[in-house]
Amino acid sequence: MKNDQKYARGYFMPPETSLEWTKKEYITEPPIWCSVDLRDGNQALVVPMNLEEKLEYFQMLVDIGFKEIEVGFPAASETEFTFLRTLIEQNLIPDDVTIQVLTQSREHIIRKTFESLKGAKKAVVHLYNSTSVAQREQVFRKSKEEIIAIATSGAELLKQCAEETEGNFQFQYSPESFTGTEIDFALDICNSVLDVWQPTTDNPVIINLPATVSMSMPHVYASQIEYMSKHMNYRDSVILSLHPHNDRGTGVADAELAMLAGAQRVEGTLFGNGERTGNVDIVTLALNMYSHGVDPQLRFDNIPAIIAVYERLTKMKVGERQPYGGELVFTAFSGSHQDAIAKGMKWREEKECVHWSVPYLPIDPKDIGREYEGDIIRINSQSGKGGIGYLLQQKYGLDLPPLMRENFGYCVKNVSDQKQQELLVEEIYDIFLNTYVNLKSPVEFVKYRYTDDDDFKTVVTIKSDGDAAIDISGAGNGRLDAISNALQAELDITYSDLVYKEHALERGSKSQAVSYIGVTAADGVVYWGCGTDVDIMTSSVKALFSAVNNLLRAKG
Ligand SMILES: CC(=O)SCCNC(=O)CCNC(=O)[C@H](O)C(C)(C)COP(=O)(O)OP(=O)(O)OC[C@H]1O[C@@H](n2cnc3c(N)ncnc32)[C@H](O)[C@@H]1OP(=O)(O)O
Ligand SMILES: CC(C)C(=O)C(=O)O
Repeated sequence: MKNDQKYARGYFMPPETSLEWTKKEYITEPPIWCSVDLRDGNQALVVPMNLEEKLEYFQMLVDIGFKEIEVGFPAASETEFTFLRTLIEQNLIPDDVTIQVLTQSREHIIRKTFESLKGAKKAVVHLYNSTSVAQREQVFRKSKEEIIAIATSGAELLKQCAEETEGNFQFQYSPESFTGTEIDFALDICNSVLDVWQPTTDNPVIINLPATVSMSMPHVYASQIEYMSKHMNYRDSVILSLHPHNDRGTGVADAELAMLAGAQRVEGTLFGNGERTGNVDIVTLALNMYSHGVDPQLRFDNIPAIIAVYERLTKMKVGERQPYGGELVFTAFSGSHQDAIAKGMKWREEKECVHWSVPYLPIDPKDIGREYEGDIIRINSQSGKGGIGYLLQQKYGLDLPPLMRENFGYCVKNVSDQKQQELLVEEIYDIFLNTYVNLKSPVEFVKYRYTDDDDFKTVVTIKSDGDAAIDISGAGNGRLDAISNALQAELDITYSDLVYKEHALERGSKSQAVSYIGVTAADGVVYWGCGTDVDIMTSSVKALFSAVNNLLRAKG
């Protein structure tokens, strides 16, 4: 693919950069957030939202905590206009929320916009015109002076309309396509608009510098913001705003670096909906801050509920790998990740850690409404003993000895590999039951008793497949050892190294004992069994029979 003739960089690096902001380590306080879901997000939908959908979406944005919400482009359509009228006439805008409306710099559009705002207590009126080289040459076919005149004439009209309309209006100007605009021209046009509006610290103006199309690496955009911030007139009376898009996949990085470089406000959307590859994703920005211990002042504590409303109203999908929101972003399938997460969770519990530091999980999934169970560890053929053991422990209270976990890990992996499928925790539990628990074939345990006055001599009743029950007896240095010896003699097998572990299991109304036993056959292979019973001794006998049955099955 030969592209050196076809493509050239279309952005403009500022003539000077201090890059001072690179020394700042993280963003210490949240910006002013402005949701543009109902405008930029909505204008990118295959079917834009209807009135009811917009009202519901607006309420969700309010609930999340947005204090500035661009509610639309009221001159664009009847739905947009009616939506705004409904918000105003039905008094649906909370006192601490400011609505924002977008308008081109065209007289009839500006007038219609103010008409739509009648009765609003306050609003941001957002004026834009395109300023990039490409737009000036190809779309508007106008000189720089003529482009400035479009902006300033619109700015004048905004001022006039605001004076004629009751309400408290703040002005915002965007040099649309800023990232393809020569930086000093962008500065000129912003300063010209500011000269018209004459902002003061009590009545500041928002200057919004959009990456309408992102064209450069993030440090270039941030340098452009730094330059504009340093050289803009009325700087103390200007709220410097960002509006990144995601064409290069760097919307979040653009916004974060540009905030370090001096921006005070960010426009974006939930999950990055918006034109082409979308606007910057505010969920990611906010939760990135959250993960650094900074309160983003937006509430995302029930992300699944937000996603459900978002998907229903926009008909868009939140991708499985979408940062924070995606269904799989807290899920580990791979064995070593699962092992580390399981150990990290245990460490956290044991040490009563204040700071979150569980490997592979940038934040606690619970903080945004995700569950540990079913969300963070899921099992397929890439999984290992750590994760599988963790799930059995979390869901069923089974705490397997480490070597048995390993044995079971391979067993589960093989099933998943053969089925080419993920296994649910319930399926894993079934495999566990079928592989180890209270196995009755080829030899079934019926009952045991120890001979009078001698704990070390035991008679055990067993039943082999299809045969009548028989009593066998053995001696040892305890009841289990005695039974084990009786079994080995009767079945003509030998094994050594009895690995034993037991614990109580609270499930249902009755407390059960669980025992795990591993026996090492002559060839060194360890066979495992598990027994459950209300009586602890019986549970260990059943575990022994299960292990022996596994040995017998393996030997045919
Ligand atoms: C980057 C962004 O997201 S910007 C926001 C974009 N959003 C939208 O456009 C959605 C809503 N827009 C609409 O519904 C329609 O475009 C309307 C109702 C606003 C205007 O409709 P129309 O006038 O019928 O059509 P259209 O938008 O194509 O108008 C283009 C004309 O406006 C001019 N124009 C476009 N933007 C601007 C602007 N910001 N300021 C001044 N003039 C502008 C164009 O140069 C063109 O002029 P021409 O008629 O001399 O060729
Ligand atoms: C109107 C402006 C801010 C815009 O949406 C963009 O440049 O992407």
